[in-house]
Amino acid sequence: MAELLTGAQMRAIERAAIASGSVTGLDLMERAGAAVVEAIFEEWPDLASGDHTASILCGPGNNGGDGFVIARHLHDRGWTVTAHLYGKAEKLPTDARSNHDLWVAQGPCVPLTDRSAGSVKNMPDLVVDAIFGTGLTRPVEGDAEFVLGNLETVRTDFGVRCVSVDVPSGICSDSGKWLGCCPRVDLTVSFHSEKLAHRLEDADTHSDKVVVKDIGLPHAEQSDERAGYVWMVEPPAARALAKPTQGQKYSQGHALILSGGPGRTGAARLTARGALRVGAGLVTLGVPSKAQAEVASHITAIMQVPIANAEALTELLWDTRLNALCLGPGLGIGDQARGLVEAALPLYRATVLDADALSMFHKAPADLFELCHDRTVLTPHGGEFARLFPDLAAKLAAEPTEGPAYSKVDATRTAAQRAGCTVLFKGAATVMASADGRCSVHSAQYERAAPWLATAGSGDVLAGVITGLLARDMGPMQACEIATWLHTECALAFGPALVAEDIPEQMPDVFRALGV
Ligand SMILES: NC(=O)C1=CN([C@@H]2O[C@H](COP(=O)(O)OP(=O)(O)OC[C@H]3O[C@@H](n4cnc5c(N)ncnc54)[C@H](OP(=O)(O)O)[C@@H]3O)[C@@H](O)[C@H]2O)[C@@H](O)CC1
Ligand SMILES: [K+]
Repeated sequence: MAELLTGAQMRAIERAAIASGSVTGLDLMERAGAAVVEAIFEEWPDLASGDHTASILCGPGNNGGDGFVIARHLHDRGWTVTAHLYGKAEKLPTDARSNHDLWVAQGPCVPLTDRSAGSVKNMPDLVVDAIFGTGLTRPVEGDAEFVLGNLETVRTDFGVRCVSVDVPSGICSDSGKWLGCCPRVDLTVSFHSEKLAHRLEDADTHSDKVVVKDIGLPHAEQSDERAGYVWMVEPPAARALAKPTQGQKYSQGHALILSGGPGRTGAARLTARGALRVGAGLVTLGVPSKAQAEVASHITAIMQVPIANAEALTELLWDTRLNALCLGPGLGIGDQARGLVEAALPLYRATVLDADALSMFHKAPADLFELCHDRTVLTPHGGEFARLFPDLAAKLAAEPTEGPAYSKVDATRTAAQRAGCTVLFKGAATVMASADGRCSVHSAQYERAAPWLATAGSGDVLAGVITGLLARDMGPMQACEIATWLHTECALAFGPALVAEDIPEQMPDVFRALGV
């Protein structure tokens, strides 16, 4: 999987490469600037020939230094370029200063003002935002805020192409939060690896597209170098999902999904269908007696057993072939439901807790954390997360005043440590973390945006897909990573007008496309 870096991690990689003597900071800046120009021409081939005009907005740090390299390279291609500097040339860091000086020997550099992106009568073909990158430490103000806030108008009303260097300026590279302004550009060109900001929060509303360019820095190979990294969920390998040719149904596990009472069984049935479609050998619904007729009229391959109360559940789980559990969808939040959760967790099965099984602990989340273990997965959406971890949710919702700002990754990692289990925090960017610090992000953004997944029952299916993969003996993090990818992929494969029932039914096509 590819890593998603923080600004500090990126700086550490850069420092290590420079210290090794293999490259200088100036080399890296030259490569970065050249890479942005290359990406611009790849994105808009019509700009690759002919003479065009560009405004390059350069900030007070090395992001601005990249901007001066870009100015020089475009000028060398015959463009008419103006650099606009936010800050004082004397205060630029050494490499940025060198590139500033190279540029002013070739073309104009004027102070950045509110008109820097262009005047109504004099719009350039291209605006490059190189004001702030990974070094943004506080909210953007003044002329920089004004210009950046106006980029959307410059794009949409005047058709000017807008490109950000590394991250759209004003976006905190570690959290994706905006600090003082909310730029919108066509393209962001980043270096070496994506930064967390390219995936967290509403990343795809700030930039329509992100391109990562290699600048010759080494990627971490040793596991100790990779510790602390956040990983981006990628398509699963077919072999992870294939069933052994000699296997029988019991070799693929037996998932038990607990259902709510009459009139509330739909959620658990969706969960069960998700578990079955993803390949659990057997799936059984545990159903209160009064709801059995209702459930029986809806199921075929899925089985059901009566579960009247916690004692009945404990007794049933003497059968150790029932190796993965899911509690929560439609379960209710009363004492009876809570008794089931309290009975299930000490039996140390792989257990997904979703929906009601999370909300029922809102008054005393610590009671839940006491019971959780390393085979437990909590799958909160934003509201459920706030019920279980109100302090973390408040910190996450607070408007940031400095960078790096508190991120969804920070919140999920702390939540996983506190609960002592895997936490999957849902959203367009779903963040999952285990108590030992492993963390990954699944991004349903940009070309994988799946707005139709915001539909009743969609989360129930996701819980079922995770449970099915746990039944198939995957560890909690792998099950979460693969399930989130499959869930989104099913929605994309189905397309518009998706309802929750469609998600599991799309699984065969998605498996086939993966080569399973
Ligand atoms: N790492 C790598 O491998 C490579 C990095 N490269 C490039 O370097 C970029 C990172 O450079 P960087 O560290 O100099 O940070 P950057 O964002 O340019 O600005 C920092 C300056 O802004 C200032 N400042 C901050 N907030 C402010 C505010 N609100 N309003 C006003 N000022 C504010 C801040 O001031 P300070 O906080 O120190 O007071 C400081 O002076 C990276 O994104 C990439 O483009 C490439 O060249 C290739 C290899
Ligand atoms: K930028």
